[in-house]
Amino acid sequence: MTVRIGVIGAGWIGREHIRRLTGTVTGTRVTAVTDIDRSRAAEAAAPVGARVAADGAELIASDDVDAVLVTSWGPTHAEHVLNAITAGKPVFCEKPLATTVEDCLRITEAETANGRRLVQVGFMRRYDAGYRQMKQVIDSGAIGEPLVVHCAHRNPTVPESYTSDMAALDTAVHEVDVLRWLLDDEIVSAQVVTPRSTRKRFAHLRDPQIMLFETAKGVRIDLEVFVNCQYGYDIQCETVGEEGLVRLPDPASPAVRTAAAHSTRVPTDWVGRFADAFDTEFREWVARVAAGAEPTGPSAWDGYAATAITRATVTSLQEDRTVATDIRPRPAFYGGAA
Ligand SMILES: NC(=O)c1ccc[n+]([C@@H]2O[C@H](COP(=O)([O-])OP(=O)(O)OC[C@H]3O[C@@H](n4cnc5c(N)ncnc54)[C@H](O)[C@@H]3O)[C@@H](O)[C@H]2O)c1
Ligand SMILES: O[C@H]1[C@H](O)[C@@H](O)[C@H](O)[C@@H](O)[C@H]1O
Repeated sequence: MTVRIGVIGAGWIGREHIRRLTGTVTGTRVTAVTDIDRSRAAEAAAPVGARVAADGAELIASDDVDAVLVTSWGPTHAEHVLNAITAGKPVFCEKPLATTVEDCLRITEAETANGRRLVQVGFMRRYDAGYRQMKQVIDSGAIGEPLVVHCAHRNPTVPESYTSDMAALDTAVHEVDVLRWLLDDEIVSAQVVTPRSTRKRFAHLRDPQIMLFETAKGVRIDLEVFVNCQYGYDIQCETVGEEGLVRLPDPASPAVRTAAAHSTRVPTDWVGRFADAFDTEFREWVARVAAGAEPTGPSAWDGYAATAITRATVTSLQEDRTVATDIRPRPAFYGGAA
């Protein structure tokens, strides 16, 4: 079966994913595209032979769409995801699932009432080969019980529209998800510490920020978010356990020796750094949809937890205190005990 996909949002990542779904992933076709900027939708739709849908609601309801991909701005995600659940169609939503905790809970409640999982959230790091290797090492017990995790999430620059709260909501949200998965643990509190800011930023921005998280099992995580680091797109993660440590491998790149120097390349953006992870993420999602099976990737519950944790992180930045994340107990529908 060819899975016919409708795409809502034809911006940067929407176009990336359309290319991926039509050129890299097999068994799928993009049949409809919509964007509030109609010319953008038309530009993205024409090369792949898709039609331009009037809006998200029309696209979701139409017969030529088996599954929905949401790549519009974060605050619009909840409406499209809820419409897809009502229509009974699988929906892949780029992060964040929704920008408020309340909207995330509306989605988990609607999905639970629907009775089967339809939602997958675009936390692609779970599909990165390096993170998967780290998880195998941790799960094997080779480094003993995890105690401390050191992370860095660096972007070369960000546009003026990027605000201080986005360091948590837009950027650290990736670590929040991947660490919950890596450690099989929940994040119970968040604290932000701000060193002096770089001069190479827009004046309104606090950058870098250091985020400190504690998990239910007592693991401590420190995360440096630095979105104007200048030198490249750099993702670091090291987990220290009772008997050793495991470090996220840097992406493979040739080692060059010239002019008395030894160098390897650092990626410049998320597109290149996580290209393989995005491919794997969509291959696995499309295979599940084609089989009529529930998705196995990050769930609406994971989306809810990530938003609750990053919202607590923003509160810490604003109020200069440690903030409890207050994640609800995981319901049985999402694999919880109760
Ligand atoms: N997984 C990742 O690493 C990753 C990377 C980049 C972006 N993202 C996420 O993807 C989403 C989009 O990011 P982007 O960088 O492509 O942004 P963008 O601004 O380039 O594109 C968003 C597009 O959505 C359109 N849009 C907004 N509201 C809409 C609506 N209601 N219906 C239809 N179209 C609408 C806009 O006109 C725009 O073309 C964000 O949620 C972002 O956090 C994830
Ligand atoms: O939306 C992007 C994307 O999620 C990237 O993976 C992250 O590194 C950026 O900081 C963020 O702005």
